[in-house]
Amino acid sequence: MREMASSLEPLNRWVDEVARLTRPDRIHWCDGSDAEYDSLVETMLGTGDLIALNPETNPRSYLHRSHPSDVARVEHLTFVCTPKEDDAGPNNHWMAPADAHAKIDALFDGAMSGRTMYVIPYCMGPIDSPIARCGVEITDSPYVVANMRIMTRMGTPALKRIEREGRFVRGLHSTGDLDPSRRFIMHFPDELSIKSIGSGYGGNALLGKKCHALRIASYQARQEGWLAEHMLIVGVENPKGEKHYIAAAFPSACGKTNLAMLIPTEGHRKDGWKIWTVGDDICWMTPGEDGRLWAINPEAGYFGVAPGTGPNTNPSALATLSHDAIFTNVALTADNRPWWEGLGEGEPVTDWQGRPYDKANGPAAHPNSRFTVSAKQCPSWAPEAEEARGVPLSAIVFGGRRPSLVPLVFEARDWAHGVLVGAAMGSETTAAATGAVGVLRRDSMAMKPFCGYNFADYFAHWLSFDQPGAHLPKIFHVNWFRKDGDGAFMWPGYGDNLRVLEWMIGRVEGTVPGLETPIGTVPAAGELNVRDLALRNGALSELLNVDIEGWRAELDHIGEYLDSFGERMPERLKAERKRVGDALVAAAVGMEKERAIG
Ligand SMILES: Nc1nc2c(ncn2[C@@H]2O[C@H](COP(=O)(O)OP(=O)(O)OP(=O)(O)O)[C@@H](O)[C@H]2O)c(=O)[nH]1
Ligand SMILES: O=C([O-])CC(=O)C(=O)O
Ligand SMILES: [Mn+2]
Repeated sequence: MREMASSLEPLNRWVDEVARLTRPDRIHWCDGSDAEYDSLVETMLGTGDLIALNPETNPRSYLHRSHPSDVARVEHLTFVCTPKEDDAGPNNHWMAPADAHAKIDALFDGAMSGRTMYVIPYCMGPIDSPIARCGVEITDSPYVVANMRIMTRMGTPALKRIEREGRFVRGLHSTGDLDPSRRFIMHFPDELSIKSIGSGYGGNALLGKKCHALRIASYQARQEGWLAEHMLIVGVENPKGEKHYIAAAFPSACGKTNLAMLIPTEGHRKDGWKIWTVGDDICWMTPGEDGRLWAINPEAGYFGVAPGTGPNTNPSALATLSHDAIFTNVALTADNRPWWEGLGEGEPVTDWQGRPYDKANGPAAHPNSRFTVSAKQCPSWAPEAEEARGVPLSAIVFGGRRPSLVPLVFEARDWAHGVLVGAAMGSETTAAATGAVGVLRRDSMAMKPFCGYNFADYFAHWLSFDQPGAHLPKIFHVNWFRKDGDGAFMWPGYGDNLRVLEWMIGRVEGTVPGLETPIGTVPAAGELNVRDLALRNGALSELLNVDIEGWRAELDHIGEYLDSFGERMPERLKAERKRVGDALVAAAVGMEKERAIG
């Protein structure tokens, strides 16, 4: 049955074991070649797994429709299976490893009969990077293979590296029967293994992405002294030609892809500002010998949110998508072009489920419809994304969807405060995961669904980077999503976000004094570049205002949240919360006195 095998016996043994359990008709070892990709596409066009798009407007591009019940990550079915429950923490669902294996192996029994089993060796990160890590995903989904080919360095070079190193993450995936009651995503960080069944969708099925590069990698990173984060990496080139690299953690569907590919405002462009895209979703950071944090993007492609991507918001993404792209759950126009809400041209005739479009059925494209495309197709793609040692970070940014209270931008006063700011992050939920949308929840460092261990230990790990000799990035918090009384966004966002990045860079270079407040430093009057910006009267001061009373209540909530992790929560973080809380009380007392005098 074996078409090709590896020189690494443990890999062959595992593949054999999986084949005995899942009983596929055929086994195919993926080499990652163009011919292999073309033949997979051919197969999927035949089975209807892919639909060819208009070759005139979208050459070599395809639409995939997933099962209507299988359109997003499923956090309630995602488990971290550490021997001790406490090690997974209250931030994860936990199952004892033996129980988890028994439960999921029963579902894998015979799951691939009648199907082809694909063995996908892949590398997360530049193939020659010491920071990169490898894995092998076994799957029965050709759609997964095609996506992994775009999203990772997949095939023979990865297999060679795996054979040299002897160590790899084992990911087993089957779409199973797509019944949500038989859907599980299980992680065994101690065993460097992942088992996922019953979903063909994105983060549930492309195991190199969230399962490996975040959940398993974060666990390894803690043991080995680095960080695996849900962050974009963007290079900002100033008019002097100097590049600053910024990593930013925003929760799913909260603007990472858009910030990573930002198109500068007209004024910035004329002044010579440029944006370089290193990564849009995942960032692995390692302290370098120079004390700085060096970052790589472990991925090779983008699996991005389609809705909202238009000529005014993200023309870079549109250019990236103009050829060789896979679209999942978008709508179609009459001339077979992909369509989604916010695209700004064309009209949908067929919705994401393949029905004639009827607005009574809701949006034409699923709100979590996605595109898969090679990173190199992006006009702002940074060649440094291939650098083995990565890029040095000047700043780390946290942010979420906060309709009220949280200012457009503030800076943490030091690393420990920055860790608190990241830990305290809150955001409204989005369509990237199944469940209610628009509910405010804590999503520490945008890692709530992705940290492979107890958040309390994770915060302690973050704090541990603050050591003598370290030159750590400055930490900021942003909020593009403040709303006014009418429910409209107060800040234009997208390209205009460069105004905020410019202020951050001024802070990093020490050229901008800023204004200290109890929650951190905000732009002082006149510091934010608002040239040619049309904002409603008073909006800017509202966006930069620190509402002392509102923040006191927020700090109380943050305190309750930190306490919910019990004994394991580092004292340092609680002390930091108390310091900010006390500063707010002092400010409130000061304001009270001023009122009494005035
Ligand atoms: N109002 C506003 N919306 C934004 C901004 N940036 C992004 N968005 C919208 O937020 C949604 C998701 O943005 P993405 O950049 O794809 O999100 P992401 O963080 O990369 O998401 P994941 O891939 O799920 O991790 C899209 O509909 C965007 O149009 C912004 O600055 N302002
Ligand atoms: O994993 C996915 O399906 C897509 C993604 O980036 C996220 O949800 O954050
Ligand atoms: Mn993501």
